[in-house]
Parts: sequence; C-alpha cells; structure tokens
Amino acid sequence: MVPMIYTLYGFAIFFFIYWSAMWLLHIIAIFYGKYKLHRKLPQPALDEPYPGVSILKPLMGMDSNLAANLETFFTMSYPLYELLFCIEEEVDPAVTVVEELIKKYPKVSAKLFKGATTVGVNPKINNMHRAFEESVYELVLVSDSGIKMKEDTLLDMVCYMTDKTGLVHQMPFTCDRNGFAATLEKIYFGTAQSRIYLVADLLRVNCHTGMSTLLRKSVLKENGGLKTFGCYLAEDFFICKYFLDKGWRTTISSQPALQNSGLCDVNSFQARLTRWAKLRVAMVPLVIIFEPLSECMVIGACAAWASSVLFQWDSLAFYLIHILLWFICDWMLLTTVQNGSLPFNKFDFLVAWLFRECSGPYLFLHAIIYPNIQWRNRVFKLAWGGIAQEITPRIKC
Ligand SMILES: CCCCCCCC/C=C\CCCCCCCC(=O)N[C@@H](CO[C@@H]1OC[C@@H](O)[C@H](O)[C@H]1O)[C@H](O)/C=C/CCCCCCCCCCCCC
Ligand SMILES: O=c1ccn([C@@H]2O[C@H](COP(=O)(O)OP(=O)(O)O)[C@@H](O)[C@H]2O)c(=O)[nH]1
Repeated sequence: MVPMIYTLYGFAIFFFIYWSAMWLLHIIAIFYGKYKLHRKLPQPALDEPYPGVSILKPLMGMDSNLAANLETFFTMSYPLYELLFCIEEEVDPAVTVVEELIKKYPKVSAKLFKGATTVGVNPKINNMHRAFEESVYELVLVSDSGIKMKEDTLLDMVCYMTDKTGLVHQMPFTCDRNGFAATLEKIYFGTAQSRIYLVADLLRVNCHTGMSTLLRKSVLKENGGLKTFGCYLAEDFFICKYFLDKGWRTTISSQPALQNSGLCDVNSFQARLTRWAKLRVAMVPLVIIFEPLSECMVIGACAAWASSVLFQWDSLAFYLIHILLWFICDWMLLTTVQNGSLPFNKFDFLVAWLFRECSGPYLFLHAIIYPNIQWRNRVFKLAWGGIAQEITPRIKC
C-alpha cells in the first residue's frame, strides 16, 4: 500500500512541476517573442558590401499561389542574389510558371534546373543538389515553394548572419488567408509551435524547420555539402545539429516565415503535422512523452488531478481556469507573432483554438500508431535516429 501511495504522490508532484514549467515557457515565449520578432533592421555598415546570396527553390507541382509567391523573390530589395529554381521532373506545370517569371524579370539573375540527381533518399535534397553545387555565392538560402517574401526579408536574415553564426532560419508562420483551415494553421504556428520554437531559440536547442534557411556553404562543404544529409528525411534537423556540433551559432531572424501555399485545407494540414510528428519521434524519441504532455488539454487534466491529490483542490474548477489562462496566453503570443491585426475575430479564434487543442493529442497518437511517412507521392520508413528508406511503389498524384 505504501509504495502505491508514494507512486501516486510521485506522479502528482511530477505533473505539477511539469505544469508549472509550461507556464514558465508561456511567459518566456511571450517576452522573448516581443523582444526578438519584428525588430527594426540595424543600418548596414556603409563600408562593407552586402554578401551575395544563392537562393535555392525546390519546386514540385503547382498550386494557385505559386506564381505570386515566386514573384516576391524577383522583387526583393537586396543588391546581390541569384535565384536557382529546381524542378524534379522535366514535365511539371511549375516549369512554365518559372519560365514566365524569368522572362518578366530579365534583370534578376535566375536559372532553372530540371531533373533531380539521386544522392540519397530525401527528394528535396536530390532536387536541390545540382543547384547547390553550381551556386555562386557563399551564403545559400533554402526556401520552400510555399514561402512568400517581403521586400526586406532577405536583408533581415542576412543581418543575423554574424561572424559566429552559421545558420539563420525563419520561424514558421503563415500569411493571412481566408477560411477555417487558414485560421487553424495560423493559430497552430503562432501558438503551440511558436512557444517551443522561441524558447528553443533562446536556449539554443535545435528546433530548426528548414522551410526558409540561410546557411554558410563553406561550412556544409567541409562535410560533403547538402548531399551528406540526403539519407535523412528531416535534413533540416541534422543540418542544424551539424552546425551546432561544429561550434557555430544558429538563430531565428526577426521576420517569421510567411507560408502561403494555395493548398490550404484541414486534411492536408493535419497530414502535414502528423508527418512532422513522426519525424520528431524518430529523431528525438523523448518527445513521445514530452510532446503530448505539453498540450493544454493533457497537462491541464494531469495537473488538475495532481492538485486534487496534493492540495485537495477542486479538479473541474482547476481545469477550466487552466484552459482559460492558456487561451489568454496563446492569444497574447499569437498577436505578438502576427505583429498587426489578425484576419479573424476572437470568436473564430476560440473555435479554431479549441479544435486545434483537442485534435493535437489525437494527431500525435495517430502518428505513433502509423509510423510510415507519406511525403507528396512517396512513402518512407524511418529508423530510430532518422535514417530514411523509401518504400515502393510510389503513389500516383
Ligand atoms: C517542461 C517543458 C518541456 C517541453 C518539452 C517540449 C517537447 C516538444 C514539444 C513540441 C515540439 C514542437 C516542435 C516544433 C517545431 C517542429 C516542427 C517540425 O517538426 N519540423 C520538422 C519537419 O520540417 C520539414 O521537414 C521536411 C523539410 O524538407 C521541410 O522543409 C521542413 O519544413 C523538422 O524536421 C524538425 C525539426 C526540429 C525537431 C526538434 C524536436 C525537438 C524539440 C524540442 C524542443 C525543446 C524546447 C526546449 C524546452 C525547454
Ligand atoms: O518530393 C519532393 C517533396 C518536396 N519537395 C520540395 O520540398 C519543399 C518542402 O515540401 P513540402 O512543402 O511538401 O514539405 P513540408 O513543409 O510540408 O514538410 C518544397 O519546396 C517542395 O517543393 C521536393 O522538391 N520534392
């Protein structure tokens, strides 16, 4: 009987401490977000020229926003850059989009690479390999197809590339778009993900998502270049680990990444989150315990039970107050990340937030139960540690 009581109290104390730590994360993320995000750019030194940047754009297929998103790369205010578009298949609707833009902006240095080189399992790396090898400049920006740039986004990223910094990435966020799925995406990236991302950046923990990343080519080349990471599906995590292991600093820039894919529906978004969760579990197995425990509904329930064991507090009242405070903190963080008015009202926020918070733990469970990973038209299997293997046959899109 006594060991059981000790175990019970042990769990209760653990949950209560974890719950308290989550509030600390909330507070740190809000203050650090206010400090780090949307800062005014420092004036660049007049006697130092801007470093050139080679921008790799891996493309596959078309969506309704592709042309508009790609166009923002031609209209950036940055003096020296080249655009390297990489398209895996010779026949892809993205080819026409890119060719038309290259014709429209003849003054911008741009090249189209058709056809991937198989250097590993990761199709994004295979797609970019040739362009990376032929890129001209020391700084390379890897930028996914759905990213939209502001005029000064590249300058903002370059400003963070100090002497000790090897990698600058944008924290994932979204453009303002209409509809429930867009609201859901904005809420997820601006709350649950930003919270961890900001704290990880402050503590210099690897939490790099490679949708928009500026890196030093010479450092990657010391270890064979991009192709070395082709055996992983989560190349972004291992690239960042490589820079950190070599003693380089990594940081987020002040502008969050504006994801603006034309494909925006709840099913695709949830499939994407589930795919990412599978990657995280394979790379950092401890997230199996810590990630569900960091969800509002789960840790709230655990802490409500713990508070009734430890202090005989009313569990239901505790749970409801917990949810309300979490909701308020999330609103504060989201408005900080957005840095302007949101494209939805507080009621829309409430509905989509509740949906996200209730579906989050379910999606995570789903990711653990079905470990195979579908990415576009391919299916992969991951071993612990992150090495990937493609499972044939491919899916016809
Ligand atoms: C007491 C509190 C403890 C808190 C513990 C928190 C536990 C973790 C909880 C949540 C994790 C959220 C992580 C958010 C970012 C991850 C997004 C992601 O999964 N990205 C992956 C996929 O990216 C795409 O991959 C394919 C590529 O081609 C695309 O271009 C990419 O966009 C990416 O691969 C993974 C990146 C990093 C994963 C790190 C996971 C560990 C996080 C631990 C953070 C701990 C923070 C410190 C708290 C104290
Ligand atoms: O087989 C693939 C899958 C993806 N990509 C590119 O990799 C980037 C990220 O792809 P996606 O948006 O599907 O990844 P997510 O952000 O959902 O992880 C995009 O620029 C895609 O064009 C690619 O070149 N080949």
